[in-house]
Amino acid sequence: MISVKNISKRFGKLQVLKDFNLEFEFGNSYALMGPNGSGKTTLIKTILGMVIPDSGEITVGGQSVKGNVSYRKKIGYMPQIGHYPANMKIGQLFSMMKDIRPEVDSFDLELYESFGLEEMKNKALGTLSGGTRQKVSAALAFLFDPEVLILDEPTAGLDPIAVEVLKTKIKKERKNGKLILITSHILSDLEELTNRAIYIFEGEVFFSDTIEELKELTGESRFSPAIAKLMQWTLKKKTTNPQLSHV
Ligand SMILES: Nc1ncnc2c1ncn2[C@@H]1O[C@H](COP(=O)(O)OP(=O)(O)OP(=O)(O)O)[C@@H](O)[C@H]1O
Repeated sequence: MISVKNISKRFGKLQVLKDFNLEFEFGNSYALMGPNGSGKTTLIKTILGMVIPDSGEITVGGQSVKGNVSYRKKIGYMPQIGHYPANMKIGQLFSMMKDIRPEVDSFDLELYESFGLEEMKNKALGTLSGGTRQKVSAALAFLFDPEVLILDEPTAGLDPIAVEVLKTKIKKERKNGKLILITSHILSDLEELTNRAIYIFEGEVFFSDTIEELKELTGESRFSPAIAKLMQWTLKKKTTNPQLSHV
């Protein structure tokens, strides 16, 4: 389980995260939503230890992440934009990653193979198309069969076949009991892949509960209109709505 307790983060004058409290449990898949610049990636990066919060505490499996890097082995991360050494070849990157974790003896190469990366192993990373780079990022996130998967805009830039391959893999891993956190602006993907919704707005957690609860609260039977209603509420600044007391 990942626990985010009273996390705040400011960049200069901009308060990006205000006193965030969230719990992420295994076997669940979380849709992390909010407008551009609302702090989704910043939240992810604080969980990964790539951004240090100003206050609060994050624990992974009960252990504080502060001053502890070993917990990151439990997490597979697919960044919004992967940056790789331009002259390195795809095959070399995967060999290097495997060498970094000599204690791991079985790797999950399902995406590597389904995406045809083996056939492209001699291509330099600097020459890849945006979609192929995304495939590399996805295959790396799943490589060590991590307990937790954090996927930042995972389907962006992928062709329709690759999108289906990745979605099938995400669903399979959730069934295997993994904890999955996905940010995306593609609501149909989130509806298909997740069972819990987190909506953040202007640095605050506006909603965090099951998708069923979201539908009930908004009076909408479908996911997209339910999210649209949440967005309308945020725009009217209805953050004090008593119905949202569980936020
Ligand atoms: N290292 C940084 N230094 C200064 N400001 C930053 C930094 N990282 C993020 N920000 C700012 O924090 C805010 C939140 O950014 P973040 O990337 O977390 O948003 P997001 O919700 O992921 O957006 P998007 O939907 O566009 O991906 C933005 O205003 C961004 O410019």
